Order: sequence, then C-alpha cells, then structure tokens
Amino acid sequence: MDKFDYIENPHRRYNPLTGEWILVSPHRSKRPWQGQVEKVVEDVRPPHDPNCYLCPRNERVGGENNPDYKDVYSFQNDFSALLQDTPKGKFEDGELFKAESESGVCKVLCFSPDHSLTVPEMEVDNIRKVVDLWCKEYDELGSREDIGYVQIFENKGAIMGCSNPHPHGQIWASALVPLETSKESETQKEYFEQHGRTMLFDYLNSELEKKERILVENNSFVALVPFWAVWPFETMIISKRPVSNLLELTDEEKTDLADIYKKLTIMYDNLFEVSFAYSAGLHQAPTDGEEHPEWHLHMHFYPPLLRSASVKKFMVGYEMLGTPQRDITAEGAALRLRELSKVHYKSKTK
Ligand SMILES: O=C1CCN([C@@H]2O[C@H](COP(=O)(O)O)[C@@H](O)[C@H]2O)C(=O)N1
Ligand SMILES: [Zn+2]
Repeated sequence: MDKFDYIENPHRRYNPLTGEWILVSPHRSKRPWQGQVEKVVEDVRPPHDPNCYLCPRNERVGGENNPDYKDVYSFQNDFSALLQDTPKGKFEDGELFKAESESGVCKVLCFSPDHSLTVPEMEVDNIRKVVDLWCKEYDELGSREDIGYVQIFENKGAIMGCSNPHPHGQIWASALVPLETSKESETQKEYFEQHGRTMLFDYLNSELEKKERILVENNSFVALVPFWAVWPFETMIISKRPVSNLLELTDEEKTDLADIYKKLTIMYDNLFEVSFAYSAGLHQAPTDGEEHPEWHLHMHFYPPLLRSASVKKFMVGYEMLGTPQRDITAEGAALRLRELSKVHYKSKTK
C-alpha cells in the first residue's frame, strides 16, 4: 500500500498502549459551533477559604480536622469508593453473570496549603513536594499485600466534575489491576518480550526524531501529543529513561518531573487563557511484588476543552457506540500548544 496522505483525509490511528483505534476527521475542524457553551467563571480565590475542606485547619465533612500543614498533606478519603475490609469473594451464575469483590484504599492529596493556586502557578520546589508525596504513597500502599495497583491522579476544573478548586489529587489503590492499566500491561509485556526494550522507549525516540508532536522536554522527561490522542489537547509525559515506577527515579529526575508538570500545565492554561481543566494520572507498574521491566513510567492528560475556554468536546454518539473520534489532528494540537508562551498568562499581568 503506497503512503496514505492521512493528514488531510479521514483515517483511523492505532494506539499501541491499549490496542485500540481512534477515528480522525481532519477536514471537519472548520465547522461552526452552535452547541452548548460552558460559562467561563474565572474565580479569584483567597489563599485560605474557611469553607474549604482541603484547606489547613478546616473541618472536613466527616468531622476530621486538617492539620495546619505547610506544604503537602494526604488523608484517607472520607467517602472512599474502595474499602480495605471488603470481604473477598466471587459470584458466577453461568457464563453471563459474574462478579468479584474489589477492595482498596482511597486517599486525597493536598498539593499546597494555598487555596488560590493551581499546579502551573506553583513553584517547582513545591511541585517537587507533590512528587515526593506521590513516591511515599506509592511505596506505602504498593508494599501492602492486599494492594495490586496504585492509581495516582488529579481531576482539575469544575467541568471535570472536580468538586473543589483547592490544588489536590487523589489515589485509588486497589487489590486488582484496573481495566486501562491491565490493557497497557498486556501490550507493554508483549512488546518488551519481542524487542527487549520498552514500547515507550522506542516510541519516544521515534517521536523525538519526528518532532511534530513534541511539546517540551527537559533532561529526564518529554511532554508530547501522542500520535493516537483522542481528546483534542490530550498529552503525555514520558520518562526518557525506562523506569517502571516513581521509586526508580533519581533525585534529579523527580525534580524534572515536577518541572515538566509545571511547563505542560502552563501551556494548557495559556491556550485559552483560562485555568485549563483535565483529568491526569500516572501509569506505573502493578505493585504485585514482581519486577516489571516492561513497564515504562508515563502520565496521561485528558482535557475536555475543544476550541475555546467554554467549548468542550463531547465523547458521545458515535464515540460511545463506535470509535472515539477527533477533528483537529494530534499534529495540529501540538502546533497550537508549542507556539504558546512559556510564561503563565496570569504572571504576565502581575
Ligand atoms: O470532607 C471531605 C469532602 C470531600 N472528600 C473527598 O474529596 C475528593 C475530591 O474529589 P475531586 O478530586 O473529584 O474534587 C472526593 O473524592 C471526596 O470524596 C473528602 O474526603 N472529605
Ligand atoms: Zn482550599
């Protein structure tokens, strides 16, 4: 088959991490928008909000009080979706009705005592303290016999259903490996057995040669728009050195992770000059006590905004019933993001 000019024509792209395909319609990105417009509420927040359950010294809904923490703080979710003492068990009624117990620990991570901040507005040294908290939690939870996977993530922005603007993240640590990471475990294991290198090591080196989807890099990490991105401005952070989890990172690499997390989220905020919503999370090796040389540490960013501070993409209709679909190409999104100032739009006005 000769070289297909996929950039101008409708085409599918393969995601080697999940083994799935996505539909791309480059010709459509010019169509007018008459749909729903999200109202852009740029709230000016105080450094301390007496009603915020994440702020230092405040009482949480469950009656617990937060300490007067000075940098990061984590606590067990008062409304955990997973419980540690869930009785183990399986249910099967023929081959069509199956259920099994799931247990685990959910935690809330406060990134800063300052209610008014978001990650792009935090100092790298303070984001590094978030990285150190991630490492501590991954180590403690992951070393438990009853925890098989530790999912560290951040929901940011009200349109992502985030209930509180205070800079924070979450951890859901479960006995079983969740769906998305079990897909990525399979594909990375297969690739590693075939090539003797991690999939993302080869992928990243190809992307660094092609350049067109690279956003920003430092000594240890690269931020890019993956070839197979689904959400309009979906991105990934990938470690240059193939490490399987946060604990294998050197001191310098941990600071570089904080640095690239800030650099990428500044780009995001500068895109529409609004605090940019996303769900983001780290993907690391399962914590089953085995070595996982096939796993390559990376972070996914899934932002909903499509073409302005108030127009978001809906993953509905054909995307739910058929295949996820996008108009603007991954290359187009990367070009838009790469051109943006590296200085946060709010600090320019200070
Ligand atoms: O007092 C509280 C309120 C909210 N929470 C928890 O904070 C979490 C914040 O979630 P978001 O990241 O989606 O905003 C949410 O999972 C909620 O259960 C507490 O643990 N204690
Ligand atoms: Zn707060």
